[in-house]
Amino acid sequence: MQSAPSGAAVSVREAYKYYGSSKSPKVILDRLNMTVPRGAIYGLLGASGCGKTTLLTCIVGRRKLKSGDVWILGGRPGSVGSGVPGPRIGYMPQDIALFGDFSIRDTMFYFGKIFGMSNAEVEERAVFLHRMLELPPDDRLVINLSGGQQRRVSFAAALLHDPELLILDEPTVGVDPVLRQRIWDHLMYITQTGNKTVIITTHYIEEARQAGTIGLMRNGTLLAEDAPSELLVLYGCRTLEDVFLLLSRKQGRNNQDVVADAEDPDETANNQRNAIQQLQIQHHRQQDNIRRASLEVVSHHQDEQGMNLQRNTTTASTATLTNNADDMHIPSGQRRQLKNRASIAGKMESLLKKNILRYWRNLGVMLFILGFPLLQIGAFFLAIGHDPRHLPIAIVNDEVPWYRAGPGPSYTGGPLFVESDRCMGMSVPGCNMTRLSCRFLDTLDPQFVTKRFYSDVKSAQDAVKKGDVWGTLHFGANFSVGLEERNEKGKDTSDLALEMGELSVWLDMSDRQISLLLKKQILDAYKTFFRELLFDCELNHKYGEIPIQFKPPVYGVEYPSYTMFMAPGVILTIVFFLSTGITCTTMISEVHEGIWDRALVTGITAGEILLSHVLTQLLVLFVQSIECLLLSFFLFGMESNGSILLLTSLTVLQGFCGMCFGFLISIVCENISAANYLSIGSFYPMILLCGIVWPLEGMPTGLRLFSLQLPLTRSTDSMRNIMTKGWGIQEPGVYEGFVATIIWIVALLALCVLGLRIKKG
Ligand SMILES: Nc1ncnc2c1ncn2[C@@H]1O[C@H](COP(=O)(O)OP(=O)(O)OP(=O)(O)O)[C@@H](O)[C@H]1O
Repeated sequence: MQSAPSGAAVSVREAYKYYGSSKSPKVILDRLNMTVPRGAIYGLLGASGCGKTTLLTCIVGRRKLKSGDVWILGGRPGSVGSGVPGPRIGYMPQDIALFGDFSIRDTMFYFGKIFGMSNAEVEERAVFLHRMLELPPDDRLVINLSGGQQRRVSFAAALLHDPELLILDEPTVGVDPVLRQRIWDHLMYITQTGNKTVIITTHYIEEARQAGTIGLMRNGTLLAEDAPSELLVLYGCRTLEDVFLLLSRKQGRNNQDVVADAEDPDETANNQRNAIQQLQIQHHRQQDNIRRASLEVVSHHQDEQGMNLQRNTTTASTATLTNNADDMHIPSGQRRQLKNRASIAGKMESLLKKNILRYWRNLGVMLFILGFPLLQIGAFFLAIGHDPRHLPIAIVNDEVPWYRAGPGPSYTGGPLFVESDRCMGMSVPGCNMTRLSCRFLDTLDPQFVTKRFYSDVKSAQDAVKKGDVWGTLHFGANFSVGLEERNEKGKDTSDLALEMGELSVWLDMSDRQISLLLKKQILDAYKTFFRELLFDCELNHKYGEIPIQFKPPVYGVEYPSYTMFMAPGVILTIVFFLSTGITCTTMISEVHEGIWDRALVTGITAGEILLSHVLTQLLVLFVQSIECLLLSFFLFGMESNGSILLLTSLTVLQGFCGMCFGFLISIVCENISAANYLSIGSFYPMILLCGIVWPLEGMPTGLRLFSLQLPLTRSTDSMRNIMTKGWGIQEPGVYEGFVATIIWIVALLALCVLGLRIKKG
């Protein structure tokens, strides 16, 4: 292994990098060598897609070479003590890589705090950069700036901590020529003392003339690397563009001796003379620029210090000005301190502030985070589990004289029912065995069923078939007679009497819930009716009931509601999947916007970024869990016989598990659409398989065993046990939910680490 070359700020040796598989690699860097001298501006030029960004990201340690070496500031990127990534470099990626919801001021403080700068230092540098780069007002949000303005803010963020090495990926795109020149002036100014180095990529080849060294990149290698003046003279070209074209053609022809291959020796000599003249002119212009830049910087500095020196009265020599101007930048001794001051606390402060502001400043996100759980819980409790009301059923009662109401005797068509109850006022109280059908009908709950009276079974059945009513109840003409005989004679009742005393029911069973509820309602009504009749006849009411007695329930209530069966699973699912969605969306957008990469180059570790997200998400989770539980208990009357603390802990733990699932999704999926497919795709199986809508006991054995391993199954059961049975954590039915969730959290985090390693590899 080679050692770090001395004198170079950056050295790249035999860099080889491809994308895609090793079988069909797309080679981007092909044994590339590059040397960036300390104190130089190095202009990296090349056509779009030639691999400049890839090379820069390998230099800052964000991508790994397949083979070859990179040294940066004397160490390898990422090696202990190299300071890279960290405050020694300032990286401006090609993407804007800033938080849209931050103001310009927030952006400066975000980066400043990461680098351990004090508030005063950030303020001072921000004022200077604001002026130099003509930034919009400090309180403007980044998202509302134009592309060029955003690029300038991004540039300012890279300059803020006055790093030793600036790596700038196309900082002048979308910037007007005057400002572009000012940027170059500033770069020339900061590098003139030899303390700072700049690597800059640009599409404007001619602006790169101002660089001390340029590298012309094509097809994964550097065609040439030298001072622009040397290149122009060496290849006898008027412009760098011509040099580039010439070298590209030669590379195409795979010619060994490019210089010797010049077309016409006279023309070459002529061009060389022109090039030298142009370079002399340019040299003078650069000196002027540096002087002007120095003057501006000093003037600004003096303004800041309240020295009231007028720019036009400044007569100090350029050397003096240059020295003074350098005061604007943090001196090297102080810079060493700055490096040391970049603390974990400062980084965490920046990251947490960023995460919270990201939510706080975004009304849509806030509404989603706080409003969506309420909406979901509200929708669930209002829509699910309540008994249907006013179900129409057809009554054909041959025991009561029928006459047609409404249409009159001449009526010939239409539905044969009347709105009024023909039994009204006809049921006889006490121990009286006449018109028992009416007495029975009176016990049907009017909230549950709406009675519609028909003259005959056929028309009632037609109404059922048309979907007008849910079923037909038919009382024969001798219903009461049959029932009386059955009561009196018991086992000696004749078959005819048994048949006469029967109520015939035809139900539309197409809707399971409604038909089962109707059946239950009719049976309950009969029980009530018969119990009251026996009571009135001074007989033991038990005589009329089936000989099974349900004692008070051991757990739960006599008629448990379906809402309460589903509620635990629904609450856990809401918290779990909200957490998954928020986490993976946030992570993927940060990666896509380049924010993650940029943060890593500042020296923040992936662990710190994850920790900041975990802490923020925990806060969100806690709020959402409390919201869901409060609403369920206080507004929708959910009851719990067990510890509320246990319920809250389990809910938060499930949300945490959902967050880990979100992390995994964001690692596995390249974009938000894929992440959405995966999270929605896992939502429905989870709902269906975790015993939330239907007991696991109804599943085939194999599927049940599988379901038991899913993250929401045991925790849903555990929550039910806490709520209905009042069990504590010592009960297996409760602690298993906690243990299973914790196992899932550990497994998901392990998969995240594995996924990250695979991706990095
Ligand atoms: N993650 C990736 N996977 C596959 N191919 C990639 C990836 N990143 C970049 N590339 C490809 O590698 C090539 C070099 O890309 P790179 O961004 O380094 O070029 P560039 O010189 O910076 O281009 P530009 O000047 O347009 O920014 C391009 O063809 C690009 O499509």
